[in-house]
Amino acid sequence: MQANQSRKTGVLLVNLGTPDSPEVPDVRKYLREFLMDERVIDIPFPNRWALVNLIIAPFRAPKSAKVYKELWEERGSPLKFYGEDIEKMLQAHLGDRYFVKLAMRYQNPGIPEGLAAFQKAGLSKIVVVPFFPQYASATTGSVYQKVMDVVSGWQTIPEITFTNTFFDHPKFVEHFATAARKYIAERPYDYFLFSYHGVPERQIRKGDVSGHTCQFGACCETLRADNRLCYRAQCFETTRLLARELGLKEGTYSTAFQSRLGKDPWIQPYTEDMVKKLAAEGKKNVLAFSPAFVADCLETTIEVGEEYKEVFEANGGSHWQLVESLNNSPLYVELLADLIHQRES
Ligand SMILES: C=CC1=C(C)c2cc3[nH]c(cc4nc(cc5[nH]c(cc1n2)c(C)c5CCC(=O)O)C(CCC(=O)O)=C4C)c(C)c3C=C
Ligand SMILES: [Fe+2]
Ligand SMILES: [Fe+2]
Repeated sequence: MQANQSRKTGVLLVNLGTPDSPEVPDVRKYLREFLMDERVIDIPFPNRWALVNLIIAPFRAPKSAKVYKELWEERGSPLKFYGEDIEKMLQAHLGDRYFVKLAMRYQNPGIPEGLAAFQKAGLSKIVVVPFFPQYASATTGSVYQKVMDVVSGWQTIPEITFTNTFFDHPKFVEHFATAARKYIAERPYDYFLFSYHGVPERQIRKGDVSGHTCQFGACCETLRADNRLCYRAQCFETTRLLARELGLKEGTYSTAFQSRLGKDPWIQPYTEDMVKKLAAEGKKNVLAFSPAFVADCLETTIEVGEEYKEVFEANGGSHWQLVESLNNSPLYVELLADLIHQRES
């Protein structure tokens, strides 16, 4: 049994994480773990500790818990239950030469448990698959670091490979384009807004490793060798690929960034400003995309699907529709299998 098992490749699928329940103590625990990550709030430890424990966790947790209750379904948090579906579907797709496990960067099930299961099975190869289409230090970078931290304590470290981005994978583009066409067939849209999770500008600046000094402007509008690793440039590229696939005309679509936390500048334009501007310009029907997320979550369903819709309507817009994430689509399973096989060839 052990000999057969050890010939398998472990596949660790990792998403961001979500609270165990929408109750205040669990939401607080999640926010503490998430925001104490130095890749997420990259300020000196004492300042981060004070900000998270004295301000964000006490004051934000009750407000966030209310929103999580709205998001919660019978099966729990969509970010997690869609991950569980994908874990089963990918296991069936890849077959018994692979041992697929889902892990969350924060909360449960954790990365240490997933890796421990592979260690117990004596696996000699592991592929780690972060669920983030674009690379950010706060997401993919943090997953890489956590995996390396865990295995650094092992006597025998197996061969570990990491998949990276998939913002330009044809199946990723195909999913959002196919889902969007369904809505476009139902009514005419006069604008298409692509909203991505933001990050502080300083995190992009610190990540400039290939000679690209991001100016946070038009420099990100084309993807080149020098900016291929820039999160903002990767987001613009996702928009460009989707706009091309859908045949959108210049001037009818744009890229924006949501979820700013704190007062420091985050990458712009900010989605909320963009939504108000579109309404002020007289746009009536907007189709919104959230292509920085693979599963419905607080940031998509609530923030883009409900909060920005309210802002749009309050400022004169008439119809706002969010295009759903990959969730548990078979195409996502095929995409993941492609990423894994690429690492093995
Ligand atoms: C592209 C993915 C993400 C990046 C980059 C990211 C960066 C980032 N996020 C925060 C602060 C918060 N994020 C929150 C929720 C949240 N963030 C992501 C993804 C990215 N975050 C997801 C998928 C989710 C939703 C999880 C869910 O359970 O549905 C929250 C919590 C929101 C709330 O409580 O109201 C915070 C806070 C920072 C500071 C940051 C920095 C780079
Ligand atoms: Fe976030
Ligand atoms: Fe840039």
